[in-house]
Amino acid sequence: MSELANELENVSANKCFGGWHKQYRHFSRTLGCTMRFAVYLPPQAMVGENVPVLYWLSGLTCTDENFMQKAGAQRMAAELGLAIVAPDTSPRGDEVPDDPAQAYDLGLGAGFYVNASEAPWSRHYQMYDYVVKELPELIEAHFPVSDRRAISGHSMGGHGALTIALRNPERYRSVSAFSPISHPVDCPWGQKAFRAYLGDDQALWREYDASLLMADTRATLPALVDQGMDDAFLERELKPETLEAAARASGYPLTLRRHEGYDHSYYFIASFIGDHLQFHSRQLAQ
Ligand SMILES: N[C@@H](CCC(=O)N[C@@H](CS)C(=O)NCC(=O)O)C(=O)O
Repeated sequence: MSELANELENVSANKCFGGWHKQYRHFSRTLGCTMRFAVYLPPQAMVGENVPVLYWLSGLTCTDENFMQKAGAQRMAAELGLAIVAPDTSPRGDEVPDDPAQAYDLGLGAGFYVNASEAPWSRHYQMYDYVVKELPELIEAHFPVSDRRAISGHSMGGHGALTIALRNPERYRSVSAFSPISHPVDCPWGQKAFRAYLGDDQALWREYDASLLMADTRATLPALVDQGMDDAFLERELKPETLEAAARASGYPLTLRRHEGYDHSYYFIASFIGDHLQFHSRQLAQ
């Protein structure tokens, strides 16, 4: 398969609000397997403009499809002239190890956007490098986009977006998240995944914890976070108050909004995705 490196195979195309939603397969050198991603190209990209890109990282159990099919982001992305790229949430394929217990929160569909250091995960589970380096390189080489990037995500993907932006502020103009896992070193989802992928060295865990990174950064990349107050995972897994305290400690420009009655689902994301696209578009225009 390695001859497919840097080659994209188009697997679907749907016209949408004057632009195109497309899915592509490619062989990822970073992950050592064939991956699929989705891209929404707004109408402006069809007429020779190099448009900015919002990278969207999805949560547990998702593929590239959940956001594109459920968030309803394309109408405003078309108005704003913003491309959106949605990768998968883990490496895929028969050769890629999964959780032996096949739990939804480890292994396939649960890559946690880290570079695994532990066997048997380390061979393929390198989602941090894939999202930070290989995917943008591929997107910027093959599509009419600029190198102006923003990043966002949901739940596990919110954790991914925040940690990636905080560690690479020079690569992005803005970051946002819905219901992020804010303090993974101190919640069951995060501890289970980090112990498996990163081993027992807690120093390594800290590099992937949004609250710990935000408390200790000089970065000033604007961040917008939305959290539903009827989210079943709020207190046990998400802990937005830790992110808020971290922002207070370092003076970080975080806007965290709490929304009464909203849960963890894409109905919540669809309700506020317009605010996120406008927020990113403003930063990307500067
Ligand atoms: N308990 C849920 C946890 C998974 C979950 O809630 N996943 C969220 C992200 S953390 C999601 O976006 N699911 C897919 C969807 O709603 O389309 C399950 O068993 O599926």
